[in-house]
Amino acid sequence: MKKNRGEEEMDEGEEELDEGEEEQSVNGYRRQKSRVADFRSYILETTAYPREHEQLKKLREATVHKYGNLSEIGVPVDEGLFLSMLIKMMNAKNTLELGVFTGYSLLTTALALPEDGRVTAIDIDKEAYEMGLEFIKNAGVDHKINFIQSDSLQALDKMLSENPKPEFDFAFVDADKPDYANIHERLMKLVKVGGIIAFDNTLWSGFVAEGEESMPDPHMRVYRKALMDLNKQLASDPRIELSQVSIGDGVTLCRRLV
Ligand SMILES: C[S@@+](CC[C@H](N)C(=O)[O-])C[C@H]1O[C@@H](n2cnc3c(N)ncnc32)[C@H](O)[C@@H]1O
Repeated sequence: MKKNRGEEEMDEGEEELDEGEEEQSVNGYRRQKSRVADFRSYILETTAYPREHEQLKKLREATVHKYGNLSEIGVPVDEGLFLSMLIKMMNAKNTLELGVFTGYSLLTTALALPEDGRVTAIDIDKEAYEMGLEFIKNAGVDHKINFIQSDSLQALDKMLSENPKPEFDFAFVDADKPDYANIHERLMKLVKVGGIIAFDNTLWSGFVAEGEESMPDPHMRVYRKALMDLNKQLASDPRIELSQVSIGDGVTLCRRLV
C-alpha cells in the first residue's frame, strides 16, 4: 500500500496500513497540515506583525495591492525578522541578495546592516524593485543598496571574473530555483570563510516531502525536483556547516567552513 508522503518503497520496520488505517492517516495528515497553517498564523499575529518595521508593512501592503496572490513570493514577516536578527548577530557588513521582487527581504537586510553596510541586490526584473524603492527611500536606507538588473548566474560570473576574492559576509538566495545548485558553487567562492549562504524555499510548501503526484503543475515539479536535489547536495557537502530551518517556506543556512 502506498504511503501518504509518496515514497514508493517502505522503510525497514514500517508496517502496511489497512484501508481504515489509511483513511485515518490521511485525515491525520490533513489535520497536521491545518495545524501547521494555524501555528504559522499564530506566530505572525502574536510575534511577527507587532515587530514589523513601518515601511516593511507599507511595502508588504502595496505589494499585495499591486500583485495580488503573487505577493506571496515575498518573504513572510517572521522570516524577515529571522534574517534581520541573523545579519545583526553575524555583524555582517557586505551582503548579497539574489531575487529582489518588490524588496521585502532587501529592505529587511538594508535596515539590519550598519550605516556603512552594503547590500548588492540582483534581479532579472527591475519593475517590481522600482515599485518598492519608494518604501526603501522612506526608510532612509537606499544608500546601502546597489541594485544590478541581471540574471543571477551571469552577475555572479561577472563578479568572479572581475574580483575572484571572497567579499560577502552573507548571501540570501531567492531567485530561480533550478539555478540554486550552480549558484551555490559560485557563492562558495564569493562568500567569505565563516560567512553564510541562505537558500530560500527549500521546503517548497512541504512538497519536497511528498510524492511527485501531489504536484500537478509540471513547472512546479521541476522546481520541486531541483530543491530536493539541492537539499541532498548540500547535506553531503563537507565544505559547509548546515541547518535547514522550517520558517516561511524553509530557509537553509550554509556556513562556509573552507
Ligand atoms: C521569490 S521572488 C524574490 C522575493 C524577494 N526576496 C522578497 O522578499 O520580496 C524571486 C525573484 O527572482 C527573480 N528571478 C527569477 N529568475 C531570476 C534569474 N535567473 N536571475 C535573477 N533574478 C531572477 C524574479 O524576477 C523575482 O523577482
